[in-house]
Amino acid sequence: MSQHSVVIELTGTEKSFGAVRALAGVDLAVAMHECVGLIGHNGAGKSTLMHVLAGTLTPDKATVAVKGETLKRYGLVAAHRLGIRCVFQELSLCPNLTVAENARILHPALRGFGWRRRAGELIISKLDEIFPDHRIAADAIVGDLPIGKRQMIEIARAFTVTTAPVNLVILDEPTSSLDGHTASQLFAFLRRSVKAGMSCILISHMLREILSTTDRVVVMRDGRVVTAGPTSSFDRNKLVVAMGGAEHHGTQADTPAPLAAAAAASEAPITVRMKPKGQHDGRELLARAGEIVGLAGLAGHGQTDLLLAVFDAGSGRAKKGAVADRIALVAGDRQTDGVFPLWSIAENIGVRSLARFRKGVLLSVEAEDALAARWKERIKIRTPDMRNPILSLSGGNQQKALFARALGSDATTVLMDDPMRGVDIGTKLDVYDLIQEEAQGGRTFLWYTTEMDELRHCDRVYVFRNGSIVAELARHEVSEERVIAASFAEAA
Ligand SMILES: Nc1ncnc2c1ncn2[C@@H]1O[C@H](COP(=O)(O)OP(=O)(O)OP(=O)(O)O)[C@@H](O)[C@H]1O
Repeated sequence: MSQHSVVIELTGTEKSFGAVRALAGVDLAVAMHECVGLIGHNGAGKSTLMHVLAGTLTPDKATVAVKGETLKRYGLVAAHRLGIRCVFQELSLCPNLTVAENARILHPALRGFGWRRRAGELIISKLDEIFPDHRIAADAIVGDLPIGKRQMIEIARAFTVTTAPVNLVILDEPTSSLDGHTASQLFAFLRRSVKAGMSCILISHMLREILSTTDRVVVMRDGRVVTAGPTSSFDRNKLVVAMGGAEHHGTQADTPAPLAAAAAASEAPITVRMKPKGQHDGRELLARAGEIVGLAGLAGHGQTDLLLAVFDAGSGRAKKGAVADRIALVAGDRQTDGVFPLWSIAENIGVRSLARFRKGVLLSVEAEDALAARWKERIKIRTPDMRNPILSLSGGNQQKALFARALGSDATTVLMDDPMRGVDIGTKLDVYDLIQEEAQGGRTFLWYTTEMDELRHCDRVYVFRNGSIVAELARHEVSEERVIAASFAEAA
């Protein structure tokens, strides 16, 4: 890489959080016209490195150079001046403001008469360019939108230009709440942008995205870069091995797991019976004990609403539908619906099991610690101490804690709302096995996912469109083509 073509270069980057060494001397350079894929296990240090690059975190040690010249000072202002923009995992939009107002936050130049209209035009035209069929209005309140739409706004906003340039865009798990159709629109846009001269860094646990979109891959492990090279020199297996920890699974992420024991058996008792709100024909969703039932279709077409309706029915808050026994939900939007930000990791995991911790009028801290320790081991939560605050965990590790909360509880039905947001591939494979195991033990799973590969782990799949079920596929019928065809077809 010639020094002239380098947008930015970090050398010897170090950062520790207490006893945790998040970055242990990382070098990273990004060239013009380059899309770098950054991968690594949960807690490898990817987001921390990106925060340093974006100027939002001061490293303990690092040298920052631009076009071969070392910068004396580097922070938010310098990053902004260089045209570095970021879309972080935890979305930063203000929920009580409109889409246009959120765009304005990034562009102080939009002031004076008509600023709201101009901000609206700016963000909507970028949304039109990236996601042509977005159906987002400039005056919509962000907090009213589903997480997928919020992610689209956050992405589009990062690419909007008024006075400051955009040269390098960092995208940390940008497709975690996008369906396949919307994700492919984003990648096509990224390729066009890179061709036009922009650079980007893409962090993703979906290795297919890395292999199909990036020019160069950088693999991190335990705070270090362990491998880097042109994307064309890697395949999925090589990436998995470089990340470490998932070798034993080989390539089985794409392979269906065996049928859950009595899952498909039609005589197992029905545990969930629910008609989607928008359903006007006789169809309803049925799930039986031991079954893994998938909910598919484009994001925001009623899958989350259905899960919430089942949750309400199960917790006695609504009478519609029938739900047998105890229910737990793994939220996909951990920021607003999942973690209790002021609590420890152990408390976050234990909150669904408090009844079991009761010791007279008190709660047994030992029982809570024991549950937390069991799940730390089982689902590999990376932390030196489960009594640390939940927000000290990396994004993927926070999501694992939410899994542990549901699976460690006594719930007989587990609802999962696109639950693998930001979870690394090694852990995902472990969780898939865990779900199969639990289903064989009689638990019911309702699993909404935007990842096609995950539908292959389901016994049956319902495809949603416009708030209703438009197709039901048996396990052997599930294929990308059929799901896409049903997602776009009008209800029969
Ligand atoms: N604010 C913080 N306080 C304490 N520890 C932190 C903090 N931020 C990050 N860490 C720790 O630093 C390490 C690296 O975290 P980081 O978020 O960079 O990982 P990551 O590779 O982005 O993971 P993921 O794939 O889960 O997003 C983790 O062990 C994490 O627990």
